[in-house]
Amino acid sequence: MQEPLALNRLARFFMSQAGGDGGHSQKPFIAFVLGGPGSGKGTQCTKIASDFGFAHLSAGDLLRHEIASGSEKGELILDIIKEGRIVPSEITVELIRKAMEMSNARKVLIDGFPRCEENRIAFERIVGTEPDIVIFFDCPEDEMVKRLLGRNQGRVDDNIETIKKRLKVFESLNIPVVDYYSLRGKVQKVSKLFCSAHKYQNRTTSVSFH
Ligand SMILES: Nc1ncnc2c1ncn2[C@@H]1O[C@H](COP(=O)(O)OP(=O)(O)O)[C@@H](O)[C@H]1O
Ligand SMILES: O=c1ccn([C@@H]2O[C@H](COP(=O)(O)OP(=O)(O)O)[C@@H](O)[C@H]2O)c(=O)[nH]1
Ligand SMILES: [Mg+2]
Repeated sequence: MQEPLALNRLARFFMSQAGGDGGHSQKPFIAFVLGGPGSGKGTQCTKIASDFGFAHLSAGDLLRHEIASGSEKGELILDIIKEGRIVPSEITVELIRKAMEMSNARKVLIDGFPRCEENRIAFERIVGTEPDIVIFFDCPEDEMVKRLLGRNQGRVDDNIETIKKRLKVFESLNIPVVDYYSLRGKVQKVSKLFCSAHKYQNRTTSVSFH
């Protein structure tokens, strides 16, 4: 794992790595954004997208749209999300692949995916590429629980029983994905200091990630 980056350093990293338009290659610049439930992935992705011109594709939002569509697949997804389990890779990868195609963006944030090694392998096989970087929000568990219980978005999985299951799934299945990309030198960790509500609210140095 590389040294934890402060968020303003991460901002500079983004500008230098992704360039103005994601470069000239055929393939878009891809950042996977990982972290436990409630670590702040969605919040920070919204800011990164608007500050640095990334498309923000949230795997969880894509799955919730599928539920809202009333499809048969949506019913299966709802049952899985209620239990904090992971939706079959082929469903999620297909939703992400389509969303990437539709957005046609040169720089893409994929928020909350891959959730497990099987997800990662399916993405790399079906989309045919690896991420350029992986941002990992390393947030203390008690802070994540507090935030999830206060999120107030009416989500079926923001209750203490499901939160406990999601945290277990995160530790056992998602951390191995972070470890895999760490070994490949792709992980930029945002340390728990910068995930904490206190620092977050009092930090004045960052221009973009506040
Ligand atoms: N740094 C922070 N300090 C305090 N609260 C935060 C912070 N980042 C996000 N939140 C709040 O915590 C909750 C979870 O954040 P969210 O971005 O949805 O996390 P994730 O997508 O990782 O589950 C939301 O209610 C959000 O407003
Ligand atoms: O690639 C993914 C992303 C999400 N989910 C499911 O959708 C839920 C909510 O995911 P989201 O990323 O929205 O939750 P967050 O971590 O942001 O709270 C997860 O607990 C999983 O059940 C999944 O199965 N695969
Ligand atoms: Mg989220």
